[in-house]
Amino acid sequence: MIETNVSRRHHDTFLQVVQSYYQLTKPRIIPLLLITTAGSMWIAAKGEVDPWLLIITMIGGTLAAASAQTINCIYDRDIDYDMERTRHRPMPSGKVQPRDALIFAIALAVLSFTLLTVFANLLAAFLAFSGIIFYVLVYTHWLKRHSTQNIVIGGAAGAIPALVGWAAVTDTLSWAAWLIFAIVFLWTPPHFWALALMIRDDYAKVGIPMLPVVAGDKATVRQIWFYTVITVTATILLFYPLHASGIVYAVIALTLGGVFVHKSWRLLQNPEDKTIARELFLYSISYMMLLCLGMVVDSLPVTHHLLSTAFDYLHLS
Ligand code: HEM
Ligand SMILES: CC(C)=CCC/C(C)=C/CC/C(C)=C/COP(=O)(O)OP(=O)(O)O
Repeated sequence: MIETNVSRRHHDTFLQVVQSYYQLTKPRIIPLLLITTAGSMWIAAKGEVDPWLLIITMIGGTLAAASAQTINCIYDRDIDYDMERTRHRPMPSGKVQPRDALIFAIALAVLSFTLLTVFANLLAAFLAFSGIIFYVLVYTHWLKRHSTQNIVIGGAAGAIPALVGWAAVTDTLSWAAWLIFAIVFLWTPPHFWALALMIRDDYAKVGIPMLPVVAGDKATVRQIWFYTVITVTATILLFYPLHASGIVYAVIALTLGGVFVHKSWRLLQNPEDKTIARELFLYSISYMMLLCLGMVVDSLPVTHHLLSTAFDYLHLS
């Protein structure tokens, strides 16, 4: 009986430790980063992705993003303690020591680099690694606490997984790869500033110069509107003039984009309305997810087959 209790206590503790390390990686954001990688891989492979390469790239990308987020958690543990939303993270709540977290982050980065180098290629490995460096040095260290443009420039880190996906398939980067990078890059300001409008006070409290804190709601919604419109415009360029994606993607991109622009316009009309800001933030996530799924579906051979059958039918009738 005593033995059972003791072993259960050990078991619980181990699970809690695993859970703390898991939380350090900010796991809820990683699936969307992977979906952008997948969208890029499918276009690059013209609809026929090697499943083995897909799995390797997903694991390598996950490890790199997890490493980057863990280092961010170490660096930001002071402000994370002061903000309501982040107070319970493993670092500010003392569940993990900075030294242990750093060892964990380095191990993740080394694993990611090795895996991608051995089973994908050096370019993909290097890009994933540069994502970590950029997120940690440029965003977390240099910009986050010092510039209102922190998430515009720093957002480039979040767009790197799209390049990783393309590089894993082709071992090179093309215009289309850079365009998908640009789409995620331009999408980041509406995604984040919509949220920042809702939690402005938290950022103000710790002196982080997020745009709504420094420039106010009106200036922020104008910027959100601007970036929404150019994001949607950029998505169309993949269809025309690049011809990297087809008509199915174009219809999906225009439909999703129409809703994105509409929600952003409503926010522009009501800069202080937190409900609209929240709607836009939530929609931004669905938007990116569905847009990338649209890239995948459009590229599939079965889609091409169905389309040509439909065209033949229309032509004959
Ligand atoms: C500098 C760029 C970015 C900043 C500052 C940022 C910031 C944030 C913040 C503060 C949250 C709320 C998280 C929470 O409540 O703990 C969030 C949520 C989220 N972000 Fe971003 N984000 C950025 C870029 C991205 C990128 C590039 C992606 C993926 C492509 C992404 C995907 C998500 C997702 C999926 C959520 C929802 C997570 C959940 O369900 O709680 N973000 N973002
Ligand atoms: C290829 C590769 C490794 C890319 C890395 C991409 C990456 C980790 C993007 C994350 C973007 C993001 C969610 C930032 C949160 O910022 P924050 O730290 O300001 O959020 P917080 O306020 O919740 O701490």
